[in-house]
Amino acid sequence: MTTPFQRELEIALSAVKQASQICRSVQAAITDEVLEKKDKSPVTIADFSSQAVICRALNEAFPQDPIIGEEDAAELHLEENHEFLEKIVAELNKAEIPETSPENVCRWIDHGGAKEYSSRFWTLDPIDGTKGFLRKEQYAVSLALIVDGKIVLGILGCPNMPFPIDETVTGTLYYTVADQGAFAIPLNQDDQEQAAFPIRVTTTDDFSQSRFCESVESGHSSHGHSQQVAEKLDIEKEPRRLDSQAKYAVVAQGNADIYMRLPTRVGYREKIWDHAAGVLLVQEAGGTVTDITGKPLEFDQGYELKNNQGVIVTNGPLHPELIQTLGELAINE
Ligand SMILES: Nc1ncnc2c1ncn2[C@@H]1O[C@H](COP(=O)(O)O)[C@@H](OP(=O)(O)O)[C@H]1O
Ligand SMILES: [Mg+2]
Ligand SMILES: [Mg+2]
Ligand SMILES: [Mg+2]
Repeated sequence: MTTPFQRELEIALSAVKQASQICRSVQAAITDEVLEKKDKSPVTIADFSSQAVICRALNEAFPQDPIIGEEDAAELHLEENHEFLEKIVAELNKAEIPETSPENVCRWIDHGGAKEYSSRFWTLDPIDGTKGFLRKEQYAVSLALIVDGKIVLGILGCPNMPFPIDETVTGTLYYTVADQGAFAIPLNQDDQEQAAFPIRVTTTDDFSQSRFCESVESGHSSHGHSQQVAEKLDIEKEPRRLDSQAKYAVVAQGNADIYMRLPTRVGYREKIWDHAAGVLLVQEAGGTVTDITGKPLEFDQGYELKNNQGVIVTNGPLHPELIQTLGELAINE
């Protein structure tokens, strides 16, 4: 008997795994190979390689499915970036990706260029936490499938995350399918099915015993506001700061109880690829995710969470009081 989305899961897991391994190999060799995007944020050979590999695999298996991905190949067509493109091609050749050529690489990347909502689509962040990647800290390859506005499948490839039950193993692949639970497998394990380890959030309802995590980058989430919340709720433990959706994984596997993402400026809208896979992972591990006002995140609004502000993730029991406190401190205005 086949379970729902089994084929999607197999294809997506193998694509994310391959992309994560390419990212690892680029990270091991990284020097100063960074392009600056229009919004001044960085993008690397690994971001583009990861998007190319995953879009190629999805396009082959599910040609009808649009992909809302973070990157596009516009910059790569510029003559001044010719060498940069050649380096991406070289990475894909090294990984033995068939039919690799500069034209195909750009085509695959641009296959992830959908922007609009549709009844079935994938969303991809080829490297979430590019700044963490550049610091050789945490980052995640993030892929999710959304059907009728609901996240039904999510995968996070976290090449620098210790495996939850064996910290000597570095590199964890997290996956979840709606109503089927949340799991971790070692990124290097070949027999993924056998090694699947179910993950679960904590059960504490005591803020004084709880730990929260947040972005390393204070430009992505307000450290000042989270400090205020922590003081008001008597959270004593130091926050754990890490980049990327690895924060969702940390809550999902019970290493922290809360993840706060508090807006740093009016008008910024969270991008769906920064959250979709992480949200389902935490929900399937028993936790709760809303925006800072307590509203569910809406994944049927195109590439942004247009109707939401910030994100709050908890183990569940801590959620209502945390949302209430954000309101009392007027952080949600
Ligand atoms: N002002 C802002 N507020 C919230 N998120 C922001 C932001 N500016 C950029 N980001 C997003 O923050 C993501 C990283 O999150 P984190 O700080 O949790 O690691 C970035 O993803 P990329 O690294 O994929 O570009 C980017 O999309
Ligand atoms: Mg980026
Ligand atoms: Mg991102
Ligand atoms: Mg990214």
